[in-house]
Amino acid sequence: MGSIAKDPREDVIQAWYMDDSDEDQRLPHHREPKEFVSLDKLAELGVLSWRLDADNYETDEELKKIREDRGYSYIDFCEVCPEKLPNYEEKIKNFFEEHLHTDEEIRYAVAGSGYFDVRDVNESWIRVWVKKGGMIVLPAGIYHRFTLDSSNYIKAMRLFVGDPIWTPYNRPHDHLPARQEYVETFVNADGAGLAVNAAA
Ligand SMILES: CSCCC(=O)/C(O)=C/O
Ligand SMILES: [Fe+2]
Repeated sequence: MGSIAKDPREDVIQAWYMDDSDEDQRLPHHREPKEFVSLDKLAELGVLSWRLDADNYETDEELKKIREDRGYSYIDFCEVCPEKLPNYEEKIKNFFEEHLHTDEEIRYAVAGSGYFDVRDVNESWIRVWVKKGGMIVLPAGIYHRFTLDSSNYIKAMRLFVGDPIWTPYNRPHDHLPARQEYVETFVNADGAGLAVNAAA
């Protein structure tokens, strides 16, 4: 009897539709019954994902190739915990405000885990749980937010093409070219939904 091979990325990245509860943002917020979202479905929103070897990121040839292919010349690390992140409380609050960036947001969890929430084409929230070894790209112009999960810790590599611009534009910023391009490409376009993850 044949079996369908499991996507190895799903060991470190899972996604699901969120409920509407105002409970603690660090809880999973699954719907009842749970509604999982495949990583291919995420790719249709422009959200790309990889599973990488987080214990060897310094020598990882797969990461090197992704950086070369996509032009990610810049890296640094963002450790989200009170001891390591200056102005922790303010940053945590800001990360969870719905916002967009004019460039990709590229994050690779080298330790810990967290939730990147993204809006789908119908404005519903999809929660993307990124654990150690998971790397995601949020496209420029997608509305999103970030929160720690109940483990309360993530160390993320941040990557960028050239000099980094981290500016968040809190919703609404629909007039920005990056937002308009996102909507044309992934929300309104004929064939929207056909994008595929180059890494898959
Ligand atoms: C885990 S990195 C901190 C979150 C962040 O940088 C961001 O821009 C969230 O949207
Ligand atoms: Fe962001």
